[in-house]
Order: sequence, then structure tokens, then C-alpha cells
Amino acid sequence: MKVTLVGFMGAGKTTIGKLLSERLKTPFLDLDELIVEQVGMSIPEIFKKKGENEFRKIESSILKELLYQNRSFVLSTGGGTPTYLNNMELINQNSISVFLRTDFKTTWRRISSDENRPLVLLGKEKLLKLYLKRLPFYFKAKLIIDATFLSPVDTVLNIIKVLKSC
Ligand SMILES: Nc1ncnc2c1ncn2[C@@H]1O[C@H](COP(=O)(O)OP(=O)(O)OP(=O)(O)O)[C@@H](O)[C@H]1O
Ligand SMILES: O=C(O)C1=C[C@@H](O)[C@@H](O)[C@H](O)C1
Ligand SMILES: [Mg+2]
Repeated sequence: MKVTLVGFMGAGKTTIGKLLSERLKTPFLDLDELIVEQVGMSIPEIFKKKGENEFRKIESSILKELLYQNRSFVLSTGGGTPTYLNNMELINQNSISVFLRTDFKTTWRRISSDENRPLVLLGKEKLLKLYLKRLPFYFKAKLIIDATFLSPVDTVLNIIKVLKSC
């Protein structure tokens, strides 16, 4: 089984993806971590030295490679992944997509002081606009799970319950 988590920065994709992979006994992959590994730079460094466009090309090419492989995984994507190129279509065609839905207030509280996300430097107002612009892409996911008020463990239990009913 291939499960792909999507959602805005700070929705908990990485946190919940790891837990979900343990519960499902399925390997965990994190697209941001794979990009960092492949390029040999941190995400802020890639944005600074190569630019966001190049980051998006690398992101999309690694995503495609993973989705076309014949193996199971729980994949946590980056916050922007579903909103570039035909990434969301590829995700939906080749895996079960899960939108971890969080409100903006929660996501901002979680990410505002984290220096590993270059887009946070845009500031709260611009980030809210980006959040609203991205929502329609996230809503293309097959499953929608509210991740605002639940602990990571309870969110994982909800995902498993919904996956079983698929
Ligand atoms: N359900 C939750 N309740 C409380 N805190 C959470 C929850 N999920 C994640 N967090 C915290 O929010 C922060 C961001 O979580 P995480 O890195 O998993 O988000 P992400 O969706 O992977 O973000 P990105 O798109 O930037 O990769 C972390 O500090 C994490 O511990
Ligand atoms: O929301 C975004 O566009 C991003 C989210 C992170 O996961 C990283 O992929 C990067 O910081 C960009
Ligand atoms: Mg993450």
C-alpha cells in the first residue's frame, strides 16, 4: 500500500507519517528529507543557492520516481508539493492521498519560529494568502483528516480507521 500525506507546512505530515508507518509496518519516506539527501544541502540553502524553481523541479522528479516504484510506503510530502506541476494528479493516480487538515492559526503557531522553512520569512499575512491559495489542491486528496485539535497518536488512529474503510 502507498499512502501519501499532504497538507500545509506544520500540518504534521512528518510527525504523523513516522507514527503511521510504524503502526502500518510500512517504510516511511519524507520527500523533504530525500531532497536534502540528494542535493547535499539544507532546504534553506537550496532555496538560497539554487532558487525555489530548482527546488520544485527536484521535488517533482523525486516524487515521480517514488510513485512509480513497485513498493509500499508512507510518504510525507512538503507543504508545497501538491501545488506544483501535475504532482497532485500523480499522487492521486499512484497512491492513497490523505489531506491533514489544520487551521492557519495552528499551523502558524507550529512553524513561525522554525528556521528550516524558508517560506516562513514571507511573514504571517502572505503565508495566510498562500495557505488559502493552496487549500483547493489539498482538497483533491482522497481522504481528509482533521489534524488541528488531535494529538499525533489520535490523528494516526483516525487515519487507520478511515483507511480500513477504503
Ligand atoms: N497533532 C499535533 N499536535 C501538536 N503538535 C504537532 C502535531 N503535529 C505536529 N506537531 C508539531 O508541529 C511541528 C511541525 O510538524 P511537522 O514537521 O510534522 O509538519 P509538516 O507538515 O511535516 O511540515 P512541512 O510541510 O514543513 O514538512 C513540529 O514541531 C511537530 O512536533
Ligand atoms: O510549503 C512549502 O512550500 C514548503 C514546505 C516544506 O515542507 C519544504 O518543502 C519547503 O520548505 C517548502
Ligand atoms: Mg515535513
